[in-house]
Parts: sequence; structure tokens; C-alpha cells
Amino acid sequence: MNTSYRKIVVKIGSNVLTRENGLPDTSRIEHLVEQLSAIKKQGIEVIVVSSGAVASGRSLIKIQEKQDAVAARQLLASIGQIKLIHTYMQLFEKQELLCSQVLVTKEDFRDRMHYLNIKNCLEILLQHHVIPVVNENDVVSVTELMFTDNDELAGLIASMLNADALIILSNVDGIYNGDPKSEGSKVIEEVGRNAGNISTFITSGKSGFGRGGMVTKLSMAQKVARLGIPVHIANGTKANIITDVLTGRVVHTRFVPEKNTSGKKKWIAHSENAATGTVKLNKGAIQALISGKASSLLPVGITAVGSDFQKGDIIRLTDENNTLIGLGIAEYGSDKAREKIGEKGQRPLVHYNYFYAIL
Ligand SMILES: Nc1ncnc2c1ncn2[C@@H]1O[C@H](COP(=O)(O)OP(=O)(O)O)[C@@H](O)[C@H]1O
Ligand SMILES: N[C@@H](CCC(=O)OP(=O)(O)O)C(=O)O
Repeated sequence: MNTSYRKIVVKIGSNVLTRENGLPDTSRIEHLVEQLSAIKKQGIEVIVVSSGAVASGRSLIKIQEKQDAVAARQLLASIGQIKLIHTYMQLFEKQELLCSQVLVTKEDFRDRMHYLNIKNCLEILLQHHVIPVVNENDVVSVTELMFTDNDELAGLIASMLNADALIILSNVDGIYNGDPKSEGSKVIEEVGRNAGNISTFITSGKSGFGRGGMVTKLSMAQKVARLGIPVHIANGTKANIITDVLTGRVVHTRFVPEKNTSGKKKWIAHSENAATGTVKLNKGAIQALISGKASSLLPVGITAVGSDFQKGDIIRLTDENNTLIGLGIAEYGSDKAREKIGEKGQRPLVHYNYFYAIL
């Protein structure tokens, strides 16, 4: 296979793994495993982020309609995940490969130490030629502790491992410039930095068993591409899809990567939840920070320091209306930052190497 990618993350949506009646589609999973195995055997590192626990659970047990939604999800995922991973295990074994189960929650990425812990875990698996099959631990992650969906998790994993590409497999050919079901709609094949407002094309409808929908796929893909990793959204229900995406033989949506950023910057980009303090900036500082030039945040551009933070914490940088401009690592704590508000000639609070612009 002719691809320059050496490490890929492949996210497989619930709808790809499930038939319309809700039962797991074992022959499709087998076909995907065959492709992943062929890629792996060529020396490309493969990490799978697989949804489908809840959908698998639905095929195994009937639950009452009035059941609390959170409890129902816990029940279905607990039963379904074991079935799902067992299916993967058997199919990879047939290919003489080992896969592993990695279940995570948002909490497992709450600070740099936890983040590196998961990173080390995935790296040791890859070093031993194991294919990690990652999913959110739906049994223990509830409501505000949850990822938006597995697209968000896949973006985080691809960034964390500095993958060469992220492939998102859904049940559509890519992002369409209209309703995918309308005849006139076409797949947008390339999305660059100045692609305009693609989100206006996305209708709120989700596929039968999915969670986040195309909106999260789009925002995650744009973020990951900005960090320097190409993202492909393609139809996982089509034969040979992974190989065809890698060889550029199939219509799908590709997000063009920007310059690759450092590992620390990638971590900051995915760590809004870990932020402690908030700092408000004036217009000049905002312009300098989002200009794309190497500008650090100087105290002269700060108008207020909100909640407390320590040196080394991730902080939120906002405008006067509390709109998030970016995230950065504080070079010193909030007490010192307050003393220097508006002062010229002071040390930067956030160095440009440790700043990630949201806008
Ligand atoms: N403009 C669009 N282009 C492509 N898909 C869209 C668009 N607008 C809405 N969608 C919907 O997004 C769905 C895919 O997202 P999702 O349900 O989260 O799938 P998955 O389970 O694969 O994560 C598609 O099935 C489609 O109905
Ligand atoms: N973790 C959940 C999947 C959540 C999710 O994001 O689903 P999907 O939108 O199909 O990728 C599960 O395994 O059922």
C-alpha cells in the first residue's frame, strides 16, 4: 500500500458496527479487522477507537422504556462492551494479531500527569505490536464527566500520540454541502483553514445509534488538522474503505493539516477542562495572540485576573465578554499576575510556545 502514514488512529462509529435492527454487524467488523490487520502487517501502527458498546448491549437485553437514561446506558454499555471487545479479540486472533481493551473517562486526562499515563499505556501496547481498541468507559462516565462523543476522544488520542492521520468512519461518505439524503448534495472533498462556515451545511439529525453527530466530527477534525494531523471522514460501511482512504481511491472529506505543533501544545489544545484560572485580555493583546505570529501574552494586555491559578497551570484567556480566545500555561501564579495587570516591560504570563488559539 502506498501511504506515507506510519501511525494512524481509526475511529469506528456505532452505526458502522451495527445493522439497522441494532444487532452487531459481525461481517462488517470482520472486514474492518482484516483491513486494519493488513495495514498493521505492513508496519503501520494502528490504534482503534471503537464505539458500539451501547449498541451491542441493546442486542443482548431488553430494557423498559421508562428506565432512567443514564442507568440504561450504564447497563447496556456494561453488557455490550464485553461482547464488542470479545468480537474484536476473536477476529484479530484469526489474523494472528493481539488487540487490547483500553477504557477511559474524561477524568483520565484531567492533568498532564494523567494524560501522560494514558499516553505511556498506549505506547507500551504499540511497542509490543498490540492493537489498542479504545472506548469511553460508559459504565462510570456519566453526564458532565462524559466526552461529547468518541469523535472527541479519537481527536484527543490522535493528538496525544502525534499520529500521522486520523480516520473517522461513519455511515456517510463524508461531510456533504447539504443534506446527505438530498440528490443535489455533494461530498466536500477538502477542508482547509479558510473553508468558510461548513457547519451551516450540517443538519441536526444523527444516524440511528450515534451520539455526537456530524457537528462534533467537524469541530474536532478542524482542531486536529490545525494541530498538524490530517483527518479523513469516510464511509465505514463501504468495502475496503480504510485501504481506499489511505491510497486516495475513494471520495471522502479530508481536512488539510497545518504545521505540526509540539506535544505540549497538543495537550493544551485538548485541556480546556483542566484549566484553573481565567484572565481577561484587551483588544491589542487578542490581536497579537491570534495573529499567527510568535507573540506571548504580556501583562500590559491583561485587564483582569479571575479565579486563582498557580505557575504551570492551564489558564483560559478571554475577551471582555468572556469569549474564550485561547488556552495557555501560566508562567507564574495569579497573585503575581494581578500585581502586574496593565504594566509594561514585564515577563510574559503565557509564552507563545504554550499558547493555543481557539479562534
Ligand atoms: N452535511 C452533512 N454531511 C454529512 N452528514 C451529515 C450532514 N448533516 C448531518 N449529517 C448526519 O451526521 C451523521 C453521522 O454522525 P453520527 O450520527 O455521529 O455518526 P457515527 O455514529 O458514525 O459517529 C450522518 O448519518 C448524517 O445523518
Ligand atoms: N462509547 C459509546 C459510543 C458513543 C459515541 O460517540 O458513539 P458514536 O457517535 O457512534 O461514535 C459506546 O460505545 O456505545
